[in-house]
Amino acid sequence: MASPCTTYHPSPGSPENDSMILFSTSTSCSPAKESTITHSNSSSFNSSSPPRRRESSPDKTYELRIRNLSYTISPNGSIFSSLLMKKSTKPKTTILKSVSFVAGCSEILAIVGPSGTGKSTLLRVISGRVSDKEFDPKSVYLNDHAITTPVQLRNICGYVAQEDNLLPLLTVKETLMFSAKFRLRGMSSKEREERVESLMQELGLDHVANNFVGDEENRGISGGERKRVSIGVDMIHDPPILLLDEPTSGLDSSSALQVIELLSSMAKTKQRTIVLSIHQPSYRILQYISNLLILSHGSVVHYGSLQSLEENISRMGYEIPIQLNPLEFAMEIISVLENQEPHFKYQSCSYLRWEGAIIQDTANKEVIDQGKIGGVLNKHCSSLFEIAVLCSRFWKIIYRTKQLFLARTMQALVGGFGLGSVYIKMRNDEGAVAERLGLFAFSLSFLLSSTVEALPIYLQERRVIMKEASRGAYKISSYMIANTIIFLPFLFAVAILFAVPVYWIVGLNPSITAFVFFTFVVWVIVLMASSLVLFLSAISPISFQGIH
Ligand SMILES: Nc1ncnc2c1ncn2[C@@H]1O[C@H](COP(=O)(O)OP(=O)(O)OP(=O)(O)O)[C@@H](O)[C@H]1O
Repeated sequence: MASPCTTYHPSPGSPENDSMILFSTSTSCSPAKESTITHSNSSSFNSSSPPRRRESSPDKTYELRIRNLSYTISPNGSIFSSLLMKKSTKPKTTILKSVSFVAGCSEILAIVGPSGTGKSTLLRVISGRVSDKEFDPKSVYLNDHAITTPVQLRNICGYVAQEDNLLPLLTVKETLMFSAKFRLRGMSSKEREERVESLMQELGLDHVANNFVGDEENRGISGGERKRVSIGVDMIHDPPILLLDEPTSGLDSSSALQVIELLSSMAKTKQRTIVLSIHQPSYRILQYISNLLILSHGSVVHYGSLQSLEENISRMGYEIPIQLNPLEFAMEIISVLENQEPHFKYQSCSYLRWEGAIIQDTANKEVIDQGKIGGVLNKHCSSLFEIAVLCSRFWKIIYRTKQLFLARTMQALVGGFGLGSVYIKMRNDEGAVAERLGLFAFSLSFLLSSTVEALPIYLQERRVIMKEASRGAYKISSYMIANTIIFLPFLFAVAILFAVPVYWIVGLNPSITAFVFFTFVVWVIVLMASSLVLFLSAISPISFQGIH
């Protein structure tokens, strides 16, 4: 077989010179590379041959190629300097330096490296979770089609973040059903139900379908099951590329192995392209990994199979201790080298070949541009649908936190009777003006303070909302409208429960119109306070979530 594996020699002065591979030789291709390239569409590596479509599942298999991807962040200035439009004086930090790799379909590519090396950042960039300004349009290719905007990547890639970000008061099935409602809008409810059932089966979740997801406070499903639900939420629309940030973190070894086995079987049976980051995988987990991308300080030090890593370590004259696997040993070498010489020079070499014109595959371009994944068209769904689904989800959550809402209504009643009895049968002369002002001041502070209790709920939901909104499940405005629709009648009930005892015990103006106006003002105050709490939870830093 003529090897399609070719050596890439960067031209002097080109950014590719920074792409450094520690565990490789300068001229030979690793077996892993060969297999990766053989597996991929060979036309993509040969500019002289005409573009060919894949024979199997042409619209559903994607090869993700990253070419010389660098990512630099500018440090945020203070709020005041942004308000004054002052530029930050702190230097920019380059987190990723000329990272290149290929992730083929039916394979798992694992990104490994010491903590803080840029694994999560790399996944965030290739999943399109960066702004247009931060995205390099010449660094990401899908089946030879250059991706020019992050939104194209968001359409095509499923991204499972490190944190689970699930609503604890929904069951496993409800969580997946809501995700299906947001993301499979072209389907009938029966089709969605079938999709959720088959996904639960695939993820091994059918036995816990009706169990609550839970969290640290309310025990629900196990950590491994929760991780599988997170994967299911982001796989509901069957994306051809799945990116996972540390899917095994916090899991015991058997749950971690189960998750990787599951991903491997998904990659193989559905020809999915899977890229994940992982910390210290065991030997058994490594068996399911097709290729490893080892990063150090944001640069690639190895890209290839475990076998090629082992060979390259031996070639460098090291002997792998019997108790360590090649990856563990490689990590030890990296850490020793990093400590000895922080800017140690890697052997400059990359065996990826990127020469030749980028072949424009018009069929793929259409799929990428329009986000047509698995026949799903998100665009045609109205905001009304989003609002309706969000209302029903809100209602479920409120219903399940009924103790809190019951406490709120009791508080309004007790507050109303309490204040009423303090100011009972108030006089109607000039001398009672100060008393009336006192009553209104107390009422106002009571109504404002009682709403703050909802803050922990909003804070808990915020991560979920931000995640869902960032992947385009719904618009933030739909969330706000749904929230208001559900809260309006509830807050109206609170207003009546407070206004009735206060108004009539105190003996304010006995006309019905005046009473209706008073109730209306109370309702507006609690609404305003509730909106303020929502606003506070939206702008508060994430660390503030520790309050509950
Ligand atoms: N928005 C940001 N502002 C400042 N520094 C950042 C930002 N994003 C990432 N970094 C820095 O970039 C480096 C890489 O971060 P990243 O989270 O990608 O590392 P990681 O390899 O995933 O680490 P870990 O394995 O511990 O999760 C870290 O030093 C981190 O502090």
